[in-house]
Amino acid sequence: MSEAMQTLEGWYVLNDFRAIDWTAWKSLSKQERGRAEDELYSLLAQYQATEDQREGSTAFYSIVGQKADFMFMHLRETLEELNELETAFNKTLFAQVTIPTFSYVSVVELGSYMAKPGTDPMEDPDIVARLKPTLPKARHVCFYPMNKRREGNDNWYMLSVDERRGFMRAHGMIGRSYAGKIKQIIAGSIGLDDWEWGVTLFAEDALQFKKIVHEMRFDETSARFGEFGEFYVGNLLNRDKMETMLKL
Ligand code: VOV
Repeated sequence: MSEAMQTLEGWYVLNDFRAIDWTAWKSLSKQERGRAEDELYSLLAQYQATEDQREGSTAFYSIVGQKADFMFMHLRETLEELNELETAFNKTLFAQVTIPTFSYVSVVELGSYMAKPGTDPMEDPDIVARLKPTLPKARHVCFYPMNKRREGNDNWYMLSVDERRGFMRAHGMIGRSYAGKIKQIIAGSIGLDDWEWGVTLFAEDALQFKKIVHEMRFDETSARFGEFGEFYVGNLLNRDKMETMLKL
């Protein structure tokens, strides 16, 4: 019989994509640009402090191509905190020269397909670390939303638990062959945003994104059941890199 799988949830996630309005940026005075940058860097310092206190985590990446110029990925305990972060950023002078292009709300999720029976997963420090992770500061990021298909013979939600477990095991095997090359954060978004999951991948070598997504396309789990939204790919940012990017 098909039945819902128990899931474990950790921190809430906001992937916030922005473009820079270069005309607006160039029209600010040197002094205003300095103030805008100071405000931005003080927010970055606050995000770092939250991460150091293990109360959340933030990743900051540029985005290549016209879909956005940069992305914040914030992980926090509550949706209210994510809202506060968003509002605090929106109030800054720097935000006035940015244009929101896309956002995605989800919560870090682990299914119980591979759970060990008879154990309390929340007592397992490895599981808690995966639900409330400090995001990697890898050179590259790749984000995309996805669904599991619900059509005719390819309806994920009509499969039995055993069938789904079989598919996820095969998926996990491919995933594990990328150990050390790709770090994935899978966040559930049913009832939170327009797709069912937000997938964020981190890698030192951006080619590994192409390799893993390509290899998974041939695996039945993704071949039959995977539906994908837009892909965003980019490079690690920090204060120094942002200063270079904003320099006129
Ligand atoms: C480093 C790569 C990597 C690894 C190791 C990995 C492993 C695993 C395991 C073991 C499990 C099952 C956990 C459970 O539920 O017990 C999952 C679960 C999941 N994955 Fe994954 N995945 C990876 C990588 C990885 C990628 C690249 C994608 C995108 C798929 C693609 O085609 O573009 C993905 C998707 C998902 C999703 C949407 C889920 C939830 C499905 C659900 O129905 O719940 N994932 N994933």
